[in-house]
Amino acid sequence: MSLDTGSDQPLVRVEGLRKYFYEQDSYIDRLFGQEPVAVRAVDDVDFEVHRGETLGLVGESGCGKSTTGETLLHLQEPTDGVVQFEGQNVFELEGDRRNEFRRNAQVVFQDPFSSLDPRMTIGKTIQQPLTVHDVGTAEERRDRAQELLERVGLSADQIDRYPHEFSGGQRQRIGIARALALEPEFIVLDEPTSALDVSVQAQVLNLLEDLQEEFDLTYLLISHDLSVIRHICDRVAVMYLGEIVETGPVEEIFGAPKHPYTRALLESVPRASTDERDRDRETLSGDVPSPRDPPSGCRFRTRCPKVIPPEDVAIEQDAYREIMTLRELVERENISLEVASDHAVMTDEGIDVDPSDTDAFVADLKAHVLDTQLPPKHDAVVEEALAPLANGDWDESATRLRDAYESVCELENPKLGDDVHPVACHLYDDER
Ligand SMILES: Nc1ncnc2c1ncn2[C@@H]1O[C@H](COP(=O)(O)OP(=O)(O)OP(=O)(O)O)[C@@H](O)[C@H]1O
Repeated sequence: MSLDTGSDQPLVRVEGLRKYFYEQDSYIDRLFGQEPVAVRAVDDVDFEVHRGETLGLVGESGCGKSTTGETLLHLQEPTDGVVQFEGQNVFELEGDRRNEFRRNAQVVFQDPFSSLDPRMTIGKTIQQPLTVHDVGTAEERRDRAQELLERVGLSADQIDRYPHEFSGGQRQRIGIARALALEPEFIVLDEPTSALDVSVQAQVLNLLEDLQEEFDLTYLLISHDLSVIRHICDRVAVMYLGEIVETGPVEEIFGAPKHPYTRALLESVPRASTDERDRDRETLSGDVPSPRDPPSGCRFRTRCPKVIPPEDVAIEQDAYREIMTLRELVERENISLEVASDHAVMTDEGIDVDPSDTDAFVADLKAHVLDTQLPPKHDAVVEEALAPLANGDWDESATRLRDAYESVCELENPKLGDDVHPVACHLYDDER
């Protein structure tokens, strides 16, 4: 590993990258001219990859890592943004320059079983990029494939064998040999060891490290596996729901993580010692929201254990979280008022609660939707906010809850700074 943090131009610079997938769902949607819903897979992402380094892109499944890697290589059309490779905008390259980029930037995919053509000998597979780019004679290409096989730890005389004759780890070595065929400078490694047995993973990672050293390679390593990231990366970018929330040198990300999401990710790794197991944990709860309709403000706020209450509200995080969840239910009109309360009856006109029974209705509702007893002060505010639901007035109820409890975390999307270890989180607003 060689970390280049000098003032040199980065090999890859990503600015404001967006990739939305548009799905025009059903026939009915089309019939009524509904706007297609955008899946905001990558949403305004900035980062740099310096020559000779390995940048890790980490985050839970579905957060947009692969889409970032593929769009950056122009295997997918971007929705917006710029990717510069050696100072040139990748999305505007044409002719020879485009070919040169295609040679210089390669990818190794996760699944060595589906990424190799079962009908092609591994020799042909490794030579394919050379053939496409018309490099060398047939004999030279075959020689090169044999040389690469040896280099990735296989044997030159296996060149005429087929993929099914190899194990998963060996197949991934073949995939790596193919990526190396055109002597690239930059390789996107997309979960290169996720499909492999644990015992084989370290061998493949060590091979990647050796090759990096020998051929001066720069890597973008995509992985959801923190131990892989720690093993091989110089710097890390942490991704959540289409955005990068923190970047920094690997030892700082693991030793002094800042973003509550990064902390929770690290906490979710099983611990060996009891000491470590017993310490305060900020585990990840709840599902990742849909990238079709991401939360306003900070996208992590719906799962964050450190949401910032309004300045004038003194409240424990657990109680605050409970109220935030309640707000969400009210805003989405996601409570069955009739089921929630013995004192409510649904009629064609809507809900029917005897006005003298409103207090009992609110008490029933609270018991139904809250898991814990709120502190008295907040209990009173919440009761007052829920009362309009006795008339089916969702808007008024939502407004009262919002007025009392709206957080900066839902109002503003925190931006990533540009220092050595930037974080996109309102907890660090003062620091910035
Ligand atoms: N072709 C597509 N059409 C529609 N949505 C897509 C497409 N490709 C990816 N997505 C969506 O974009 C989001 C990001 O997907 P992506 O594969 O980039 O995430 P990831 O972090 O690499 O996850 P994984 O590790 O599971 O591959 C997901 O919600 C995914 O469903």
